[in-house]
Amino acid sequence: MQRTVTRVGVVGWGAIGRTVGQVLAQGRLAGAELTCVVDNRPLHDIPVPQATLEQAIEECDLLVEAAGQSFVREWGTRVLEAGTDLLVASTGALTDDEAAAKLLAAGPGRVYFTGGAVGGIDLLQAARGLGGFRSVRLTTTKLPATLEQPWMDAELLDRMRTATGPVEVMRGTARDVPVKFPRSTNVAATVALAVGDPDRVEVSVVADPAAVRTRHVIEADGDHGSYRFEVDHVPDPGNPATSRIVPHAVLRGLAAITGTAGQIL
Ligand SMILES: NC(=O)C1=CN([C@@H]2O[C@H](COP(=O)(O)OP(=O)(O)OC[C@H]3O[C@@H](n4cnc5c(N)ncnc54)[C@H](O)[C@@H]3O)[C@@H](O)[C@H]2O)C=CC1
Ligand SMILES: O=C([O-])CC(=O)C(=O)O
Repeated sequence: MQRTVTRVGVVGWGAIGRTVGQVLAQGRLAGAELTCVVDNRPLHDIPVPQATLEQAIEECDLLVEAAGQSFVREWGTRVLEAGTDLLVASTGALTDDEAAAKLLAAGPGRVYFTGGAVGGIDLLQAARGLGGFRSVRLTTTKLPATLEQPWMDAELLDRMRTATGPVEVMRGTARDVPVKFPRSTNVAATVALAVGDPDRVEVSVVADPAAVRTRHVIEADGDHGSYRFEVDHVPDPGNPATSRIVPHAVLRGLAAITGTAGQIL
């Protein structure tokens, strides 16, 4: 049987989008080709034309979102209503119940989410079939500079900048935290998507000057079992808020969507 090739547009040519786009442009993912790139700044040296979002929706079967939470909130529904599929990296956009419900109900395009920087999401989601979890905890530890936010007061910024060890900069739930760290804590929202409840996921965000690797620890406990997933990622050199593995998680998802045989679902 002849498989069709999925025409993919990448929205956001940064740490994630650039790697995803280059792999696609080099023909390294059978069943998918890079058609265009959308970014809100002019790009040079890209392997395909830069397009407007309207053009990309017209030309592509699927858009990979690697731009930011605000793109998902503003344009996600529009993409899906035009019949284009959307693979979302900025899962933090989904912590707003109303926005999430709209996105999940929109179509005929289909929305997908990358597991991104965390593993074990498949099992956390599978456990919903057994009644879910009593408790779910996520601890994210990153370099202090990647966690600085405009809302932080001088005292907290000073503690982060002069820290010689770990400093907890926020404790909350997966509903509160991704809004406060829009470029750094999508994993909290991804865990919430998997367990189906952002209020159930307790999140601790830790700044640590020794965290040359970004650490995410998920601990979940239920009647059916206890789970602990821990990852230590090398950050992207150009954007240390994002781990180098993330575009490859996106590509793995794309391979599954485009029907490459042998994918682990
Ligand atoms: N799900 C996960 O585990 C992870 C998700 N992320 C999220 O993925 C997204 C992309 O991450 P990175 O590639 O590291 O970001 P980046 O900052 O390196 O690149 C973002 C790119 O998107 C462009 N952009 C921003 N807003 C745009 C808009 N409205 N329309 C078009 N282009 C726009 C920027 O000009 C930039 O080129 C971020 O929201 C980030 O927080 C990052 C790491 C892990
Ligand atoms: O890349 C990572 O390790 C995680 C990250 O930035 C996020 O959760 O937004």
